Order: sequence, then structure tokens, then C-alpha cells
Amino acid sequence: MPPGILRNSLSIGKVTLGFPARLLIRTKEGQRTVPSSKLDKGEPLTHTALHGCFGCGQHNRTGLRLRFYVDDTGQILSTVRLAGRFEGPPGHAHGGIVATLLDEAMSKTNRAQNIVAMTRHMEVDYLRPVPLRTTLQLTARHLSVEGRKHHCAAELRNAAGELLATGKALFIAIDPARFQASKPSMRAMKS
Ligand SMILES: CCCCCCCCCC(=O)SCCNC(=O)CCNC(=O)[C@H](O)C(C)(C)COP(=O)(O)OP(=O)(O)OC[C@H]1O[C@@H](n2cnc3c(N)ncnc32)[C@H](O)[C@@H]1OP(=O)(O)O
Repeated sequence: MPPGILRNSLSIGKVTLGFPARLLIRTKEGQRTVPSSKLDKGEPLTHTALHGCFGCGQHNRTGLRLRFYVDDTGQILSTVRLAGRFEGPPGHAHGGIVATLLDEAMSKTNRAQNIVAMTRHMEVDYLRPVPLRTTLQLTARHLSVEGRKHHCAAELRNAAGELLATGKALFIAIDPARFQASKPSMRAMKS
């Protein structure tokens, strides 16, 4: 297991129940779909610092509350079911929410290596409208690193494996302690 990955309290057996019947994964041999019951190498990926995050904060009741897993190649996996409040085009997700899904998954490819990094530049290809209230598959990979610059990519698919959106992004590694120290106080934010 790469450093920085913390197991959450769910067992692997319970985790796989959350996935659709078949899940697209990338292995050392190439891309393929597997029955989700066979996804025995996915490890829950979680962290303790960002409870309020709109993407993954489990305490953010209005957020997406995404949960992520990492396979043995370092690929990040998640399944998502978007609620009606995330609508943009009728019956489909708002583009900003689609970008958030891709951004969040890519950020976890850094987190899985114990790197704290912020999105500096991101591009999205919206290939098909993303339906609400149905299971979606979100995957992301770390592509390369050069100094503080981390290049990542993500894909969003429907349960049948059809590609709906892709993203690429440049993340810049930061010192989280310095970031916390520069955080505005609640009083400053209210004024
Ligand atoms: C505790 C925090 C936890 C955060 C977790 C991640 C959450 C999930 C992801 C997000 O949604 S983050 C939220 C959205 N992103 C932001 O709010 C970031 C806002 N931007 C910043 O705060 C700063 O721009 C940033 C910290 C990302 C970088 O500022 P720096 O001053 O540290 O870096 P700098 O500008 O010097 O750029 C670093 C390198 O990247 C290069 N660079 C910057 N933009 C580039 C670009 N577009 N293309 C190519 N290279 C680029 C730049 O030239 C330089 O190259 P060198 O190191 O070789 O000199």
C-alpha cells in the first residue's frame, strides 16, 4: 500500500457492495472491466483534514461526500450517484459539478502518494451529458511529476462504461502547514 493511504473503518467486503455490477479498472496488463465483487485490491482512501470539503468532506451535508479507493496500480476509483440538486441541463449534471468530480479524483492521486497539492490548471472535455440519479464511475491517474508540478488525468463513465467526460490537470505541491497558517480567521471572513 503506498504511503499516506489510511484505511477507513469499512471492510473491503462492505466497500465492494457500493460498486456497480462491473467496474472498469486499469491493471498492469491494460484496461478491462471486472465484476465489482472481484475488486479485492481496492483500498479505501481517506484522510482526516478536510471534513468540510465540498467534494470529499463527509461532514459537508450539502457536498458530494465522495469516497475514494486506490487499486494496486495507484489508480483512484470512486462510484458516484448525483442528486437532483446538482442539475444543470434538465435531468443531467451541471458542468461545474462534473469538473468538481474530475478535479477531486485527480487530487486523490496526489493524496495517495502523501502529496498535498492544489489545482493550478485544469481542462475538461464534456463528451456526453452526465445523467443524475444513476451510478457513475470515476477514475483518475497520476501521469507525471516534475519538481512541485504533478500532472493528472481523470475519466467519468456511466455504469455501462461509456465515457462521459475527461479531465487533465496540473497540481502544484504545497506545504500544508503554511497553508493552514495563512487561512483567514472566521472573524475576518465575516467582516
Ligand atoms: C491544505 C490544503 C489541501 C488542498 C487539497 C486539494 C483540494 C482539491 C483540489 C482543489 O480543488 S484546490 C482548489 C482550487 N485551487 C486553488 O485554489 C489554487 C489557487 N492557486 C494557488 O494557491 C497557487 O497558484 C498555487 C499554490 C497552486 C501555486 O502557487 P506557487 O506560488 O506556490 O507556485 P508558482 O506560481 O511559483 O508555480 C509553481 C511552478 O508551476 C509552474 N506553473 C504554474 N502554472 C503553470 C501552468 N499553467 N502551466 C505550466 N506550469 C505552470 C510555475 O512556472 C512554477 O514552475 P517552476 O517551479 O519550474 O518555477
